Amino acid sequence: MSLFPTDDPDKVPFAGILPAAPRPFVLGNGEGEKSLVFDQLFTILLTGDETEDQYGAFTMQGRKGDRIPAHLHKAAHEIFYVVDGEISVWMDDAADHHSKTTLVTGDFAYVPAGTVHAFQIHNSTKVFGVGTAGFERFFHAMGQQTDLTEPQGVYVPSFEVMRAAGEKYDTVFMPEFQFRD
Ligand SMILES: O=C(Oc1cc(O)cc(O)c1C(=O)O)c1ccc(O)c(O)c1
Repeated sequence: MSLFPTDDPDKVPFAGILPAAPRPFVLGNGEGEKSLVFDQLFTILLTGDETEDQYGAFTMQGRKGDRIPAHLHKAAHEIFYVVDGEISVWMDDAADHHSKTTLVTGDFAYVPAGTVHAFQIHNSTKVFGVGTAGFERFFHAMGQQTDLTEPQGVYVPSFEVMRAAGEKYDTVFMPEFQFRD
C-alpha cells in the first residue's frame, strides 16, 4: 500500500519515461524523470509504480552549495550512496544517535524515518538514493521539469510550493533545528 496518492498529478508531465508497471527496463546514463530543485538535478530512475509501492530510486547531482535545511520524514526511509564526490550528512534521531559525517565516493548513509537530517554538497557530487515508494515524487513537486544531464542554473520553489510538497510527501521542514554535531 502506498503512503502517497496513486493518482498523483505530479507524475503526469513525466508520463511515458518509465513503464509505470513492474516490467523489466533499462535506462541510459542521464535518462529518467528529471527535475531541477534549487541547484540540484534529480533524476528518478524507478518509482512506486514499477515496484508495486515498495521503493523508488533516483540520483541527485549537485555542486558545492548551502546546507539543505533540517527536516524529517515521518514514514519514509532513505539512503545516500555517493557515486562520486563529497557530501556532509547530519542525522539526529532524538535518541542516542547524532552525527555529522562527510561522505566521499563509495560511502553510504541510511536515514530511517523519523530522523532529523540535512546535507551539504562540497564539490561536484552524484548521489544514488533509494526511498520508500512514492517519496521520489517530492522532487517533481518541489522542482521544475528539465532535460538537463548536468546540474545547471537554479530553480527556487516558492514557500507555498515547498510547504505543499512537504505536506504531500511526508517532509517536515525544521529550519530552526540545532544539530548536536
Ligand atoms: O530528499 C533528498 O534531498 C532533498 C533535496 C532538497 O532540495 C530538499 C529536501 O527536503 C530533500 C530531502 O532530503 O527531503 C535526498 C537526496 C539524496 C538522497 O540520496 C536521498 O535519499 C534524499
